[in-house]
Parts: sequence; structure tokens; C-alpha cells
Amino acid sequence: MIKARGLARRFTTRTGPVDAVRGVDIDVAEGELVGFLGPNGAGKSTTLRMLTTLLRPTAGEAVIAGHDLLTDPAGVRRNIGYVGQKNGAGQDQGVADELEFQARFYGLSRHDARRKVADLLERFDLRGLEKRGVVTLSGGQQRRLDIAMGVLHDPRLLFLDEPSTALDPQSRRNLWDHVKQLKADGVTVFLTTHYLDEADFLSDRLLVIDHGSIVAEGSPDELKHRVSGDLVVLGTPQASIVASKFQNAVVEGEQVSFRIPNGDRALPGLLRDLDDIGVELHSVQVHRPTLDDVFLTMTGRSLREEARAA
Ligand SMILES: Nc1ncnc2c1ncn2[C@@H]1O[C@H](COP(=O)(O)OP(=O)(O)OP(=O)(O)O)[C@@H](O)[C@H]1O
Repeated sequence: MIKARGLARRFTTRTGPVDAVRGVDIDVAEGELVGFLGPNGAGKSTTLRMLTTLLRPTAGEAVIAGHDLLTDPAGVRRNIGYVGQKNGAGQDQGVADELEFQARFYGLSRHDARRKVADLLERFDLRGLEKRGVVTLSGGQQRRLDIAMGVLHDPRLLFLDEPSTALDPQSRRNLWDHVKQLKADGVTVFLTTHYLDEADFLSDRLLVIDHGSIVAEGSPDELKHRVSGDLVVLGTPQASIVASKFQNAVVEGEQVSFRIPNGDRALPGLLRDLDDIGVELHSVQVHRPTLDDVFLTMTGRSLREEARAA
């Protein structure tokens, strides 16, 4: 669905050139839900704008939904949906009128447009809001309307730019369910986010971008496994004896922590071994690595801190 090679964008500014995206390769298979994760300013929006024909790359090439990005941008546009950060639903229109207007714009007859709108209102939980002005909708309802507008022409590939930004936790979860449903309906989804929980929950596969380059790629679980293992924390009066058995173990009072691969599976054997040498335990915890640990390992910086500072 997406095959991009060496895609790059350099901006010329008064203070000199800015390499926003430095030659990225991106592959997305049909039906995948791929998350494009990175801190503010990493190059997510610039990449997305290139992939959706809104910005011409300064180098590289791509085939999107079967059409060449550089030689057939109109073909690309016909076959994709794009939901930007601030979408263009006409502010003083009613919800159903707005959708119907767009459907007619895509060339549907009045009859087909009405059928399509009814279907989308149902799918995106917007029934009962047909006559409401777009401005009067809640944040979550507006985002669902934006996405409904993005899939009016039944694209097989949908781009979502930071879909849940500025939504409250409940509306975010609800929106995520709708995004998952799009995937279940067979739509390939490429979404940018700087939220770790969103990337973790939604993505089959993640691309992590930092300073314009892709620094990691894999399923959320694969990426977490790549970090130096799960963190095991044991409470024991013999903490230093336990620490002597594991590399890089850290002792704090009656607590010892260390990382091991596949902690949940390794734990029973490990506890038996400690029991055999007479170690007494009063607590056991295993923490899986988070995507933030992944980012920290790849870049030396915490994505969580970056997001908070933004
Ligand atoms: N039109 C422009 N002119 C000059 N520099 C730009 C332009 N657009 C983006 N940049 C720079 O390119 C880099 C990447 O920006 P981009 O918006 O792609 O990042 P992002 O990962 O989408 O960030 P955010 O999460 O804040 O949207 C940043 O350093 C940004 O300042």
C-alpha cells in the first residue's frame, strides 16, 4: 500500500536549511495499521504531508495505493483518505449537510450520497446529530466527523495525523475503537502520534522517527523485547546474594532489581533456583518494558518527557 524509498524534505529558512526528513524508507502492507511515532518536531507531519501529496519531497520516491507519488499525485489522492490535525469541516454547516455536500463533491448522486451519509452516521456514532451545527459538537464527535469525511469515498488507505490530540481520555478510547473498526473493515491505516499509549494500543507495527530518520521499526511487543529485557524486582533480606547472580543488578535496601529476557516465562525457574540456595523472598514484581524504554534506548531521551514539555 505504501512503498517509499529515500523520501526526504529540506526546508530553506532564513537561518539556513532544515532537513525535516532525511531519506526515510517506509513499507506498509495492505490491511496493516501502522503507527508513526516520534517527539514534536521529529518529522512526522512533514512525512505525512509528502505521502499524501500535500508537499513535494526534495528527494526520494514512493508508490502509494498503486500510484506513483511524483508522476501521478492525482491518482494517489483519489485512492487515499487524509484526516489532518485541524480538519476542514465547514463550521456553520449541519453535520448531515456537511457529509452530503462532500459526498456530492466526490460525484455521488443525491440518492447514493444520502445512503452513504446514513451509513457513516451509523458507523461513527453520529446518529441523532444530523441537524446539529458542526461547531456545537464535542471534540470527540468532531474527530469522528472528520474521520467520516476522510472515508466518504471508501479509500483503501487512510492517513490520520495525531487523531486523538486534545481529546479527554474517554473520547480517546472511543476514537481508538473506531480506528480499530476501520482496520477490521479492511482499511489500511497510517497514523502519526506522539502518544505512547495510543501507538501501543492501536498499531500492528510501529515506525519510530527522530530528527528526521527512522530509528526503530517493529510491532510494539517486538520493540519492547528489543530493550534489554523485563525488569524483575525482588524483595528479600538477602538482596546482595541475589545481586551477585545477575549482571547489572541494583540493590536498594531489601530490594534488588535486574533485567532478564522474557521475565514472565523465566520467573518460575529463577524463583526455584533462589529457593534452592536458601534465599527468602517477600515480594516479586515483573515490569514489561514500555515504548518509552524503547525510545530511551534508541535515542538516549525519554519520549514521555518530550511530550510533556511540548
Ligand atoms: N515549512 C517549514 N519551514 C521550515 N521548517 C519546517 C517547516 N515545516 C516543518 N519544519 C521543521 O521540520 C522539522 C519537522 O517538523 P514536523 O512538523 O514534520 O515534525 P512533527 O514530528 O510532525 O512534529 P509535531 O508532533 O510537533 O507535529 C521541525 O524542525 C520543524 O521545525
